[in-house]
Amino acid sequence: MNSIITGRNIVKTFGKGNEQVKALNGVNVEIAKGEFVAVMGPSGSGKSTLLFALSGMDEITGGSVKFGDTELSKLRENALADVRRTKMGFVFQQPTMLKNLNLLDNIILHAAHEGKKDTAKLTQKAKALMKKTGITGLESRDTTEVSGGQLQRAGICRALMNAPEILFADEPTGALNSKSAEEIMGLLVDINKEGTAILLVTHDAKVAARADRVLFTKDGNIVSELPLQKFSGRDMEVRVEKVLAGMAAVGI
Ligand SMILES: Nc1ncnc2c1ncn2[C@@H]1O[C@H](COP(=O)(O)OP(=O)(O)OP(=O)(O)O)[C@@H](O)[C@H]1O
Repeated sequence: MNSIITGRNIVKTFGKGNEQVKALNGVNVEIAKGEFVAVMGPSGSGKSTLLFALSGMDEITGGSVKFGDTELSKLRENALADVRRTKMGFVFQQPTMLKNLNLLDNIILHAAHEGKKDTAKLTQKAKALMKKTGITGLESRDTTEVSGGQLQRAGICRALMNAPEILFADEPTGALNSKSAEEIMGLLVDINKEGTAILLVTHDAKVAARADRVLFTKDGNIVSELPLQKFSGRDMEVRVEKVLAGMAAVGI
């Protein structure tokens, strides 16, 4: 596999002594370049912790996470931040936006902070992304003057400003109604088709069914996986059924 992320024997513990929680308990995982992988599992099974570990957002307690050939734990803080900023994009359930800036400025904010001071170019890029995600015309709106779905589209634009190699998405549709969720998923599928790998945590079978592969977590480990590519020509319903069966098998 031509991997973008390789995790070996990842352990992550929180707390000390009697209070200690082993959130990840020896996880092995590989994500191929351009692959779309969904992660599902019961609440508290380690999904978000895994996403944070694989993206270098959180230090791991043991094991190894490689981005391509680069061992993330060996990088100094600045170098790690550089990898995260230039090669990874992040989308969360609720995009955190600055209230005193309009939507466009929120989208370009991080990129503008990275020394890329060519605001005209950044604005052009942001506008192209806004067009792609269907929020053209909302540039000067306040972040409180748009819908949840529009705000999430802006969050996706922001995550794509540096053309990342992989997008990490933690419950990106969790706060949206089913129509908006489907639209956002359509968008993520398009982004993936253009070559960006995606690692997406979700509780929603319909969302996970759009991935190439679903990983199921339980008690801090990946206990099964469901390849969905072979059903790519089939009805979405068939894929959703497969995901639901996988969920039932791990007790979700
Ligand atoms: N910062 C922390 N401090 C202590 N324990 C934590 C911390 N973050 C997570 N945990 C614990 O680690 C375990 C895994 O948490 P995690 O958030 O990864 O689960 P999850 O599968 O994403 O859950 P959910 O579906 O509810 O979001 C849980 O037992 C959780 O309580």
